[in-house]
Amino acid sequence: MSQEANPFESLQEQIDDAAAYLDVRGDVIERLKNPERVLETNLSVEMDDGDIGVFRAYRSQFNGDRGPYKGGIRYHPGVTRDEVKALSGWMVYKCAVVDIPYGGGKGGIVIDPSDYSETELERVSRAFAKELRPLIGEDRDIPAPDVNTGQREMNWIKDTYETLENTTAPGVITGKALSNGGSEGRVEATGRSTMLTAREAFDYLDRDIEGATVAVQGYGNAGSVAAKLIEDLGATVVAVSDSSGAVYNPDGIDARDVKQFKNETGSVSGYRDTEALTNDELLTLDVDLLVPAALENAIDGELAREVQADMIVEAANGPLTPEADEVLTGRDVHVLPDILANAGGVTVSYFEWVQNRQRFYWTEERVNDELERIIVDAFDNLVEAYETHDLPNFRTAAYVVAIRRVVDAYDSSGNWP
Ligand SMILES: NC(=O)C1=CN([C@@H]2O[C@H](COP(=O)(O)OP(=O)(O)OC[C@H]3O[C@@H](n4cnc5c(N)ncnc54)[C@H](OP(=O)(O)O)[C@@H]3O)[C@@H](O)[C@H]2O)C=CC1
Ligand SMILES: O=C(O)CCC(=O)C(=O)O
Repeated sequence: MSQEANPFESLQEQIDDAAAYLDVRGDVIERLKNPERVLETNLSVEMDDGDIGVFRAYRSQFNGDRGPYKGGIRYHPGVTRDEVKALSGWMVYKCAVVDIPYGGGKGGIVIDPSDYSETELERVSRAFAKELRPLIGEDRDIPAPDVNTGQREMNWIKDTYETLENTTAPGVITGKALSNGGSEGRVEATGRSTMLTAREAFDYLDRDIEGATVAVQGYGNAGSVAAKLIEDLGATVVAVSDSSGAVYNPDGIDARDVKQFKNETGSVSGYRDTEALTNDELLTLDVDLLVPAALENAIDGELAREVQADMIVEAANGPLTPEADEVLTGRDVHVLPDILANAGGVTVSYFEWVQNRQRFYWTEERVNDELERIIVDAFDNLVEAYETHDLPNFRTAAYVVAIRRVVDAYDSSGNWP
């Protein structure tokens, strides 16, 4: 196994790769490779047994040239400062690819939520919200869900912020429950843009998604929704996985039923009529479409040499190392990058924020129509850059489009002081 790539260095390499095709000054590119600020804090929280638990937490505000910082909050034992910095940078370029008026931010707490009770998690979330309060706000920085967080955590953070600020400001955070100012379609949005990206890519490459075989690594919010929506297009999901391992059936796995099974049992392992595989075995299956939907660095250079899929659509952030990218580009495996494919989450977060600001709520049909328009337009812009500049792959094309937009915003406002 090669040494694990540092996600922040991967982000910087991706920016450099695209910058080679852009006429942008080196000092400006350097500015776009580093966060504006990072909060690092240690949360002291009373546990159910009366002891104090100490949890390291971060919020990185990477770049605000195009609007308020925006991006999720992750609860995971593997969270590091560099991971959060990378994730916040990916948010900048993601928001630029889909052309929504945000910069990028990201937060994380070093915690395995499965080790704590609901009341402990509430106190941890509220303690983090208190630390975040001076940094966030409807026009400043707007958090959202990510790995191991969802409506419940967003509701707690919103309530803490509003209580301490003595106001109502539902747009301070997105991904809330519908009863708390959330948007229709937000839960499904990340998987929906993954499906739309796959659909557009199959069409562009003259391939048929109907009947295509699909493997999905990670069966949480992003992966399970992507699987069921891709299945609805007529594809066959043959393998899915979570942290317990993978399950495989060449004749197909019912995407909704296996999710139901996971909800009931806690994992996909043991699902009926399947063979158990490791995650690495899933990632190297001979399928038409591979959807990594778990964490960073799922495929490194070594594993990339064994990948048999024709196409990879990244639902996760940063699932391929730069070395994997190089290997897959050389092998003509098409990779549709995270900053397009999973941008549905932040796009519907944007819709949620707009609805919160207007106190006027949309139907699910309107949300999904607007999302489809934005993802299809973004895909078309990416393809145009790919063809016009004869770029090596779709990731570089996405960064070329995105960096240009961020630089345009920076250039037109000027530097201060
Ligand atoms: N939620 C959102 O709106 C967005 C999420 N994303 C990205 O999508 C990815 C997944 O996030 P999300 O679906 O929200 O998170 P969830 O917490 O809902 O799901 C994560 C899934 O990944 C699985 N997993 C974790 N570690 C491994 C591993 N080593 N091997 C295989 N599977 C693993 C988890 O397994 P288990 O169930 O066993 O814990 C779980 O099924 C992340 O990269 C995230 O940043 C991107 C855009 C928006
Ligand atoms: O919905 C959002 O604002 C951000 C979601 C997110 O964290 C991501 O796209 O990685």
